[in-house]
Amino acid sequence: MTYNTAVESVSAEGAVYYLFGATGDLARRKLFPALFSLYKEGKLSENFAVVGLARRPRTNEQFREDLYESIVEFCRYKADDAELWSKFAEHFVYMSLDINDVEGFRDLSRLSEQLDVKFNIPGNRLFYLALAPSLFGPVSFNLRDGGLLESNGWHRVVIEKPFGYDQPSAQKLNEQISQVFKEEEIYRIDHYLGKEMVQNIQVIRFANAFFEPLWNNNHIANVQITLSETVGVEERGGYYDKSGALRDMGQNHMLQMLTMIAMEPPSRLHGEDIRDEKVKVLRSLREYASSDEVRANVVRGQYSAGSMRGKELPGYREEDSVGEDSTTETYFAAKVLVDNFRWAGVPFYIRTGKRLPVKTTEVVIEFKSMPQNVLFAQRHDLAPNLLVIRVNPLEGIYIKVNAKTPGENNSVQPVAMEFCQSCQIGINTPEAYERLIHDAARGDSTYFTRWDEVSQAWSFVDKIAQAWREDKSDLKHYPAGSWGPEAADRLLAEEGFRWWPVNGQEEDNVIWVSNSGK
Ligand SMILES: NC(=O)C1=CN([C@@H]2O[C@H](COP(=O)(O)OP(=O)(O)OC[C@H]3O[C@@H](n4cnc5c(N)ncnc54)[C@H](OP(=O)(O)O)[C@@H]3O)[C@@H](O)[C@H]2O)C=CC1
Ligand SMILES: O=C1O[C@H](COP(=O)(O)O)[C@@H](O)[C@H](O)[C@H]1O
Repeated sequence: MTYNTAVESVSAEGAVYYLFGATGDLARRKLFPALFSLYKEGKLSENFAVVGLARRPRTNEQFREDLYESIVEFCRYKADDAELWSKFAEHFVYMSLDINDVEGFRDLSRLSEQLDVKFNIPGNRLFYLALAPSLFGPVSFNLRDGGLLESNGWHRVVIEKPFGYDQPSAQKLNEQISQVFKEEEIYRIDHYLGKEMVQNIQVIRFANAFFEPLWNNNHIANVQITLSETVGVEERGGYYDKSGALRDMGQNHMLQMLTMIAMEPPSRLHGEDIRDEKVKVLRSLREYASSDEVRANVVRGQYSAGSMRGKELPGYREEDSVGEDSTTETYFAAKVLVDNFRWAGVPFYIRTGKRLPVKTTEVVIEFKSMPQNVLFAQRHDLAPNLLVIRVNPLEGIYIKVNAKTPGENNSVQPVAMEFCQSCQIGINTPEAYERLIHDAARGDSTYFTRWDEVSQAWSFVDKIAQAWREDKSDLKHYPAGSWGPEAADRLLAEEGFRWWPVNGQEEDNVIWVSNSGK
């Protein structure tokens, strides 16, 4: 099988972008703003067209108004240059289409030929499926049967998550899509892979002589990955109640981040080499062998009524479109082991939840403590060294080291030295969706998930889901605004560890040295 590898040109080749789900939430909040940012930065050539597709009727003018409103509300660039705006907007057209109507796809094919001529596009087609997963198969078949894949250029399909509900359903979905598209034409989105600091993990690891030699079980005590959210399920209760935190965040974003931390250096910085290394990590995850093992290593919770910053909040079961006796988890924490030479015995603690006190994504690497025969260790309880990778909302890294307290003999003081990348004036990092759309348009699938990764991640997660189905008695309730069930603290305490504070909520005695002015 041949795969695409990184393409270095900055501006994407001319193409028609088909935005299925153009009237939906994702398009409004993420995809339209991403396209505008790419245009502003000259990363879309002038030879492009975007066709918005959904069932509800819209004129081109109405569609462009929706586009404008979305950009005003969500884009990191302002749409205040009228001339640039009108040049951008004229590339957008709307067509009302039901995914199940193959005739509509034939009309779409004819429209595409006109757009090719109008914008001088060489037949390249990028299909973005911002749709419910049940439509991924039907849309693929109708793209083929409606003649959309007969043009001369390349054809790529970008598929939103969730890719399946478990391994068998993901497999079935993949078989359907694979009847139409080759693996190298399929771009499965995991938007965390498009985040600046997730991509930076490789650079931090492989470009720094003082990290990589220590990056193993001789020196690392544990790894902690936190993806905490303050929001509840918002308007997505219908979807979320069937999914839960494990499938919504665990199977994809959390395991992908874990692979970036744990993978071996790739032989080349090519997409396939990187994905080969990531899938090896997923294959090395120790699957829980029994329901008892799941209960001992995985904690699940659901938020109940509580408050945050003085605001009263409803419990999960009171949210719209959620069952009143729902047992869906809105939180989970797990101890995960990677059974390979590098990581044997090092626990990876992962946790995610909704309605937690802060919105943050952080990775903490905790290094092993110094040997006890060192002078300072005899007299003081030395804090371990930490490397913290901040993904969101602040982007950057800090290291926590021990230093002598100035002016005092034999007194040790923790010092945190931070490089806050997002605090630097002039740095306005691209949104994840911007990078990923640009990558797909350039044919670079490095930061998209390959089928073997998706399948392997489902196998790991399915073991947990199965144990949870059999016995729901371990579901813990936590008040909205708290850090989740206490059982998650015990997961670490059993091994003498604790969750480190996230999002700068550091202990009082730490001296900060930071470019953020903290
Ligand atoms: N929203 C988010 O933050 C995120 C979403 N995702 C994923 O992205 C996908 C889209 O999510 P989201 O935008 O929130 O969903 P929405 O429910 O907001 O939008 C769904 C879109 O699909 C269209 N649609 C539904 N049925 C049909 C049909 N039969 N034919 C044509 N179009 C149809 C709807 O338009 P109409 O009703 O007019 O037909 C609408 O534009 C999902 O897979 C979701 O899991 C992933 C990560 C985050
Ligand atoms: O994929 C998803 O991610 C979001 C969180 O994304 P972030 O970029 O804001 O951290 C989450 O809210 C949503 O439930 C999930 O589907």
